[in-house]
Amino acid sequence: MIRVKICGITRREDALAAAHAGADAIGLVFAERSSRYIDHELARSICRVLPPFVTRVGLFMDASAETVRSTLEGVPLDWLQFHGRESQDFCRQFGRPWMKALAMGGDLPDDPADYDQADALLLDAHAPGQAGGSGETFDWSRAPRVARPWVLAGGLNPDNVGAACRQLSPDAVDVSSGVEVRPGVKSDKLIRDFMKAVKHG
Ligand SMILES: O=C(O)c1ccccc1N[C@@H]1O[C@H](COP(=O)(O)O)[C@@H](O)[C@H]1O
Repeated sequence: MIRVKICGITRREDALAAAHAGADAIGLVFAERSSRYIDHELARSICRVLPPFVTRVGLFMDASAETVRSTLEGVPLDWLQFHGRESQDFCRQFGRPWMKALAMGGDLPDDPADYDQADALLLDAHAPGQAGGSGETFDWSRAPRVARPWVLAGGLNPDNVGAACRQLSPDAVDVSSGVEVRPGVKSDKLIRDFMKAVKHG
């Protein structure tokens, strides 16, 4: 079964909608330049309403180690997602499972071999050096074969995720803008449609 993460949650009701629709994980964005950025207090209050066994993923983009550590002290995160130019040594220092987003857009996609200790790799549409969460897809035929569990991201939505799953068989998919009515505000219906499309291909 392909796992699903709904990223960029900024409201408690959206966290509950994701959990009730059967999502395996939610993503909380701690990258200040994102329109989905939330502070520790809001993140804690979102975590508090989640039912047990929904994984809480914290997303960082070129944050300092001190910022990641203080977030871990303040918010009960299960996984870390690094979306910038972090090195493998940086990502592995926090004592949590972690995944690294690899930029598939642009002429020189990131190399999975640089992150051979990652608990998972996430293939996303952004170009190296640019942010994600933009709703853009990448050319799936360019997806590298990776020797780690991996997550497909980038411009997924209820209309294309079934085809993506059939074509690439990822371990998991990650969506943010494809289930939103505007940045940071999710649609209950789009979340449910997305979950159905993953399940039924
Ligand atoms: O969601 C964000 O705001 C974000 C900000 C900075 C880096 C990554 C971000 N989101 C991640 O980007 C991909 C693709 O998102 P989308 O579905 O295309 O909108 C996904 O992994 C998000 O977790």
